[in-house]
Amino acid sequence: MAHTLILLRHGHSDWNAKNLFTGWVDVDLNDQGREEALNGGKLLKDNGVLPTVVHTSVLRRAITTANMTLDVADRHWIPVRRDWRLNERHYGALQGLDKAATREKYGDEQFMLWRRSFDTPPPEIEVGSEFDQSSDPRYAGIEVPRTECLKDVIVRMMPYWEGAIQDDLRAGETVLVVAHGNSLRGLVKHLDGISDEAIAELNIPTGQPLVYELGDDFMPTKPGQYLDPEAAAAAAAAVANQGR
Ligand SMILES: O=C(O)[C@@H](CO)OP(=O)(O)O
Repeated sequence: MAHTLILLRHGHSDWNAKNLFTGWVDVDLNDQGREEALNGGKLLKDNGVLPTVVHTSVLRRAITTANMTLDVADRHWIPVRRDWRLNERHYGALQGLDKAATREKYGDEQFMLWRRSFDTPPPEIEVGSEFDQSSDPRYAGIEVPRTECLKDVIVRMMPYWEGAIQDDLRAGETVLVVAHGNSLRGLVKHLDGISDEAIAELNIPTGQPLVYELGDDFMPTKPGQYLDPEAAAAAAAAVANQGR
């Protein structure tokens, strides 16, 4: 049985526009992000790729993107599941800092290690500091990370992929996952078998649906396809250039 999985990174947020490290800070979409969400819905509708269930993180930018995208695609009525395991990577003490200023202060190499390496986490956030989430009620019962590298994201995301998402795929649902740059990098790394080194080069564009056909082993039977490949490439290049 073939399974259809659609991955979508939320649209631009206020902090993308301000060029700040965001992570688990619950920032809203900006006007550009809302446009991207609507455009994502139009792409789904025009291509007849219609989700029957949606999974999102518990962050507003993903939730709002999912709502707006599904509304345009006339799929506002499908079941919704949310889980913190789809959250953006926790950016540790970098949360709230300006990307360009951070690059200037620590140099190119350290900046890119923190941003894109597989296993170098940023410095830990101080508990109780302005952008720490440890007392946020939505995370009651879990240990909120103080920082995460991509490897850590994959470790906490995989149980959700192998559990709730694969359960829906197995049941024949067309699954839309609306999440974040780095949680989706983790999932695409797994699906595409990208090495720990090569993953540094992968940037996920905002608001561009990426469609996979999966086999019974929940691995792709052919490469994932962006519904608008040209726009996706341009948007991915814009992400890569943040902080310059
Ligand atoms: O700040 C963040 O949380 C992420 C996504 O916006 O940024 P980056 O692309 O630098 O990992």
